[in-house]
Amino acid sequence: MTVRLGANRYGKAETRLVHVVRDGPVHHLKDVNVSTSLSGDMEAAHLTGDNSAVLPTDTQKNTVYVFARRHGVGEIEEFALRLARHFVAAQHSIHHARVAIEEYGWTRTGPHSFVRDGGEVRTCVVHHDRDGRTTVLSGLKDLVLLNSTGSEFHGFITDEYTTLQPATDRVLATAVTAQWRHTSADGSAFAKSYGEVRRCLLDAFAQTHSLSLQQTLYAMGERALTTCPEICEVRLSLPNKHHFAVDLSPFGLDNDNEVFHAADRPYGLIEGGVLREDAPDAGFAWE
Ligand SMILES: O=c1[nH]c(=O)c2[nH]c(=O)[nH]c2[nH]1
Repeated sequence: MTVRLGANRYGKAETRLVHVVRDGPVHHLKDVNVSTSLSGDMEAAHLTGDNSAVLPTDTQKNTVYVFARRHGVGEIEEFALRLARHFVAAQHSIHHARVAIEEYGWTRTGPHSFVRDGGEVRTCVVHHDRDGRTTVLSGLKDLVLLNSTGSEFHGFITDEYTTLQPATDRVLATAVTAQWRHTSADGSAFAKSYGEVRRCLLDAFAQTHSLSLQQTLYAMGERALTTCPEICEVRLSLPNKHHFAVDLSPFGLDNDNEVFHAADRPYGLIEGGVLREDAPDAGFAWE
């Protein structure tokens, strides 16, 4: 029997970097988590232990810190592009770089004081290869949203196992994970674009009278794509964070959608993409 090496990549996961920019007495903060992943001529490394093509993951981590010092972080997409392009340009053996970054927000409370923002995290994933192909995904995760009305779910299949009652007024809650693909790696003003797409997701969630979370998902993606011309595809992962009205009749009380049990698990998980009809091929963007 013969075997061969399959797809592989390697890198330093979760380099935590906090960059303080000292602008006189006023400081600025960037708090990020950087994961680099490289691939290329790695046959010998796996087959014979010859490491001559391997840029150590420790070096990848150091590069993250040095680049922050030299160039600053800026928008996470720009930092990821700078790193990815560097790894591919600097090493013959590296054909492809993937750089994923999470950013944790801080709000200023004083010239050099900050309070960490709530759960929401900004994300990006950049790919760059030696043929000059580059893709940029921007995104967010842990954006927790709730509509206390304006949500229904009925008309679904019922079989011998169905106990779910049709709902004409329910709580709809989710923790959004969203990623959107930029048509071009260069075209986007990433900070502005991020703010606009985020606003579209929030507005579409709030303004859609929902007959299902699937319908809300599509509305969110559609709103972002029709508002933001620089992006061509949106993928969403929406857990349905069920809120069950508690039966208070044993206590002689009614409960007209006022008191809920916020269930932890299991949860529905609704996932899907929305893309422009003319979206260019995604290539390796989602890998
Ligand atoms: O919005 C919903 N979509 C479903 O597919 C589903 N299934 C379910 O039990 N509740 C819901 N809610």
